[in-house]
Amino acid sequence: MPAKLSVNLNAVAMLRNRRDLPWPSVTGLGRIALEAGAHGLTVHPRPDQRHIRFSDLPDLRALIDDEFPSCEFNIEGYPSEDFLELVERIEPEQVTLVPDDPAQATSDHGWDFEGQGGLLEPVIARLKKSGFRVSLFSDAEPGGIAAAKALEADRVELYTGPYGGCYDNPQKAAPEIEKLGKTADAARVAGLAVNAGHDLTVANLPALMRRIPDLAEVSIGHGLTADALEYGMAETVRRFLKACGN
Ligand SMILES: CC(=O)[C@@H](O)[C@H](O)COP(=O)(O)O
Ligand SMILES: NCC(=O)COP(=O)(O)O
Repeated sequence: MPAKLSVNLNAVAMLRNRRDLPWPSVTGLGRIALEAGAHGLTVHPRPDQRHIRFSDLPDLRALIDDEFPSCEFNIEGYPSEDFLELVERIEPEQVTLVPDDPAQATSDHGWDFEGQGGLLEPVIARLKKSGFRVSLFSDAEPGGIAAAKALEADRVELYTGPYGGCYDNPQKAAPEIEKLGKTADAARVAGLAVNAGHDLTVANLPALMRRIPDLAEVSIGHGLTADALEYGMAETVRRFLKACGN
């Protein structure tokens, strides 16, 4: 079963921000990705706006609404009041909550679903009242899934960084794939759909897809943008669509 591909535009925005110039266009590259068959776009507007700027979001929302109405917008971030008000203004199809400290270089861990349940429960209720699908960033830990389900999330997004970084070393990759697979198995039993993301590439996706054949969605940015510099965005999206079973 193919996984949907959501193209993360963070790295495109990082390149755009190097100069006070409007290129590369975040919306323009998003359009090329959707024209090539991507199922959606993902952004992670961090508090310091190091890459995606809050001002990018209305343009990306309008791109999907006006030109690709069957595609989805996924906004990731830590559920601060500012973030929640931003997503309530933009109204994405999916919100992916990530436990990132503003000072983090990147996302590098999932939620402590039990220890942070008091923070997450009212946030999830607020987001679902607005009609958003809620996904929670999750480590490859099957034991946390019951608590994630109890919080009434719709999905978990498996943090695939530890796997992505060692996929070319079979001894290291095999146990990481199995931890991801067992967590996905637990999520399936609990009735949670499973997304995945972080450091995924054309090379490491196939083994993940074989272990988790019902993966609902992968959101990919860094590796996809690196390939787009070599193959162009349209051809790169087609390569990643094939790698996740489309
Ligand atoms: C949640 C996750 O793993 C990534 O989507 C994250 O958005 C990457 O953030 P940076 O692009 O800022 O590294
Ligand atoms: N949720 C993962 C994502 O959106 C992109 O992660 P990466 O491919 O930039 O590592």
